[in-house]
Amino acid sequence: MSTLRIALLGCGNVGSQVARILLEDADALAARTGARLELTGIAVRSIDAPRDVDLPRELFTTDAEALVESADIVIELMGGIEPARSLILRSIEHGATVVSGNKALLALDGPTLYEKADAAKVQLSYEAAVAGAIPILRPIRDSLSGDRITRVLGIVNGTTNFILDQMDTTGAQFDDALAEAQRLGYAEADPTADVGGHDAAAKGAILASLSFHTRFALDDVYCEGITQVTAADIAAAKDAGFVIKLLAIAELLPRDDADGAGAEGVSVRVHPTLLPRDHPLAAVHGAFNAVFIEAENAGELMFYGQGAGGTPTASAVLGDVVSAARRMVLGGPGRTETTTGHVPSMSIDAVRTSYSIGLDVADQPGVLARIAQLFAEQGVSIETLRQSIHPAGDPGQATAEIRIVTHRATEAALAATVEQIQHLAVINSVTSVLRVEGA
Ligand SMILES: NC(=O)C1=CN([C@@H]2O[C@H](COP(=O)(O)OP(=O)(O)OC[C@H]3O[C@@H](n4cnc5c(N)ncnc54)[C@H](O)[C@@H]3O)[C@@H](O)[C@H]2O)C=CC1
Ligand SMILES: N[C@@H](CC=O)C(=O)O
Ligand code: NA
Repeated sequence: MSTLRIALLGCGNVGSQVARILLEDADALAARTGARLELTGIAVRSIDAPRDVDLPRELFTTDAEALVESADIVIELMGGIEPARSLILRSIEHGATVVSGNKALLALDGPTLYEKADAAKVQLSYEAAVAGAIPILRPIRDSLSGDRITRVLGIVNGTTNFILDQMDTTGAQFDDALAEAQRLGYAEADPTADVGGHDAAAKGAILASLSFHTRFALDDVYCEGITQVTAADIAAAKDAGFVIKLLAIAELLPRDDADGAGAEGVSVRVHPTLLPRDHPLAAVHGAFNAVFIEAENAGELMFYGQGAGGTPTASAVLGDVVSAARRMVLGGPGRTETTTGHVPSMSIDAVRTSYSIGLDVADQPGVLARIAQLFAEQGVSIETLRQSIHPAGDPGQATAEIRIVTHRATEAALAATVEQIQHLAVINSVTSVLRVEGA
């Protein structure tokens, strides 16, 4: 098996998790790519700086330039414009594939980087740059490339969604919520990029460029952040049935100016927006992100997941690394799936889930106690129990409908419980047994 040499630039929130996964999951990654992904070095500012992740000291170097020169794949996670830009260009010149999460750089000078990468016939990918762990750029670029996207509406900044959500749900103060977002590794090194809307604007420019097959830069994006949003605004929105979210919106609009009569243009904007509380994006809490896409043929689509944080973002970085490595190993589109593993298939009997059970019972004293006792005997724990009485004309003939939701149990335990319960004299019938997920 061949080896691909990986250089990592930056060992902060995201970089440290990428390094950890490359080392811990080396065998699985090799099986999926067809090559060993050898982490040859990590460029840092200070070798002895304290880090959250315990990594071998010998991997650290302060000589980023030398590191990229000997790499097959360079992962840039230092952020900022320079020296990230020069190091990416140097990597491309040396024929290395580049993976980056640097939306600020891509929105500012993406075209230069893409053109250099195309000219050198190397890959430059950046799924982590927009909406962290959510696979959004590849779906837009590949899966939706046969459709016509008309509108993209996204919560694409985890820090601001976290702050607004905390203010809305717990009444937290802006500064406290921001400090917590920084502590959790969501915020940029300079959090004004988050709260000022510039990070979302950079992502908006990237989303618009891929969605509308045209290069849009940061300057094309109207940008308002959340620093002017007050607790009173949030409370007033809540009273009126709305929630305030920072949205990045890119949409096709008709042009009625002299040059463009009858044609269309694209508007890209970022600003705090009131959304009705029943809109799908209103249910996106904490640092989660979601991107809502309207396309001519597909209709509405929504992509949801963790938009910030070291480990989730590392997932997107590793996805780009694996797919780039597959293409380097096999050429062309590379390996598109790996089904060479040997994970055994298991029957539903191995599953532990919750159940909702409906019972039609006689309305008599002691019925509930008898049912509860039987569940306990079978080791199935009841989470909730609701009863509604159906009165009858004759005394003693009333029935009750009982709905029980259990804690997680095995199929076997549940089947035994249902079997036993049918034999109780007070049970008229078991009216339904349904499995519960997501509770
Ligand atoms: N943290 C997150 O949730 C996400 C971050 N990103 C992007 O990923 C990149 C990295 O983000 P984080 O890890 O959060 O940032 P971070 O600030 O935690 O880490 C960056 C690291 O790079 C180092 N660095 C900076 N300049 C350097 C240089 N010249 N030489 C060597 N090391 C240098 C810094 O000392 C720091 O340790 C950024 O471009 C960010 O925008 C993208 C998606 C989510
Ligand atoms: N600071 C960013 C990190 C991910 O891009 C955010 O809060 O979303
Ligand atoms: Na992403």
